[in-house]
Amino acid sequence: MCDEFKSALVKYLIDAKLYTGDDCVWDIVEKEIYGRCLIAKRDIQANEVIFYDKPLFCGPRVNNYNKIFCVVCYKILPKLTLCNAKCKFPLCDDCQDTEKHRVECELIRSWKIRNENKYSKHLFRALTVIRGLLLSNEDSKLMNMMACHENSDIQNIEVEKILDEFEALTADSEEVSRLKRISSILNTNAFELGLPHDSQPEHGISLRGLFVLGACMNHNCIPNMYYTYNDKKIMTAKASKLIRKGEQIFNTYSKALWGTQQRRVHLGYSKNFLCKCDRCLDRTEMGSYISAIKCINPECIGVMLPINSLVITSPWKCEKCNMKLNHIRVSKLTDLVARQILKRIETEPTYVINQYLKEKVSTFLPSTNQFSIELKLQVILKLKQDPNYVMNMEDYKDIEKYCYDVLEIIDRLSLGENFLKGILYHEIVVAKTKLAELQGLTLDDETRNYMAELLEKSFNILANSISEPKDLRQLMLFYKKAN
Ligand SMILES: C[S@@+](CC[C@H](N)C(=O)[O-])C[C@H]1O[C@@H](n2cnc3c(N)ncnc32)[C@H](O)[C@@H]1O
Repeated sequence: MCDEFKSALVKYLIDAKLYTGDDCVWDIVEKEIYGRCLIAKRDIQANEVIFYDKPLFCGPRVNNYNKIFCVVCYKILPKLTLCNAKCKFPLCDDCQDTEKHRVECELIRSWKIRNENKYSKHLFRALTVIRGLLLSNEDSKLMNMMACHENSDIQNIEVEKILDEFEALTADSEEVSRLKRISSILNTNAFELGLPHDSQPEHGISLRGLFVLGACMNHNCIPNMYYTYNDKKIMTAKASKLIRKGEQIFNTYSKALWGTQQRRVHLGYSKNFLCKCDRCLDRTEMGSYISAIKCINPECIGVMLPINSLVITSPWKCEKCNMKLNHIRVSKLTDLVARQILKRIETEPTYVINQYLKEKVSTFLPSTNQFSIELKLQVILKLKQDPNYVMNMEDYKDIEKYCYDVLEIIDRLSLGENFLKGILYHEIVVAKTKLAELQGLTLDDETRNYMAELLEKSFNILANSISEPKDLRQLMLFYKKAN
């Protein structure tokens, strides 16, 4: 099974011109617990490319905060325009009548659409699954060899929800059972593919794509690789640290800066396994204290952690005064904080979020806690995007400090080089440059050298990807010239 899968995958990559066989650094083997695994065929150095991959197909993800975008070019539409041929999908003027859309439009119309002039959120969300029906025989065979958990509760929701939209798509049809299997394959394997929106970066959307080679990587909460995408949706996977010959190449399926309980619940629910990696086993998460909450004893300045991080019902205990807290109270507390913070992120301008972070959050959360980190990232990435707010010196100082705070957590977690670090290195340079400008200072040689180093590190991670900051090369030139 592994050999047949590997041959089909290699052929797919050769056809896509993403594989030549010369110095291929990966292999696929079977291992107990994991199933298929991607392993290193030789030592791979940090930042070295491991592989390139392209999606068999991609399309909208459910979680796009109800943004509506053209289903062909993925541009956000200022106003909703549905397909002229009445398949109910939103299309921009340039993509109406395109060949790319025609095929899926014909398939959808063959199911006899009810309410053909009415936009359907459910149909929009199911488009990615529907695209899986349109693969060539060869690609479809490859997709069907991928891992698939058909027993999870969430697998078929997208498919169930579109059945009412059509007269000729019945629950017991062959097409519906194929759609359900595609939905399960996507849920087990798909990657999130963020697309920054050209003119309005704050409106960037995210897609999901089925990357077959990428999906061979199993999960570890301390991954040893990271990936970026280019504007053709090609994934470049690189090593985040030295990977020794024979070692597994691990991705992370959940957010690296989430705490253990959130990661394990997410993995159990969406990927059908419970992680038991070194980080999950360590209550302090390698000394990062990313899950820690402040001790509820008002007399104490300690932090609380679960007594056994692998047991969801484990009581939590203060590291300093040993006070215990039942897991239900911890869950209620964290849910409340998470909801409040998410609401603020969605509704409030970023400068207000920064005030909240500085004045309030530190009174109830340790600065290492995942929610503090999330808010810091929001400020780092979003404050400059607010058209109605002029940033001042204090803001740039905050951003610089937050970048170092997040970098410290990443280093404590031994994540090595990774995507977020590439972004943070660049943000530090921008903040330091703006601060110097506002203060009318000329930076000394040592600082300039430091800036050049940070930019080079950022470049090694983000160059030629859709996430490469627009001014990265200009800044590199500026700091190089000056040295
Ligand atoms: C994207 S696939 C990874 C490749 C898969 N092993 C295969 O055979 O094709 C994801 C699935 O691999 C398994 N898996 C990945 N990481 C794992 C881990 N750390 N522990 C146990 N199972 C894991 C789970 O079944 C998960 O749903």
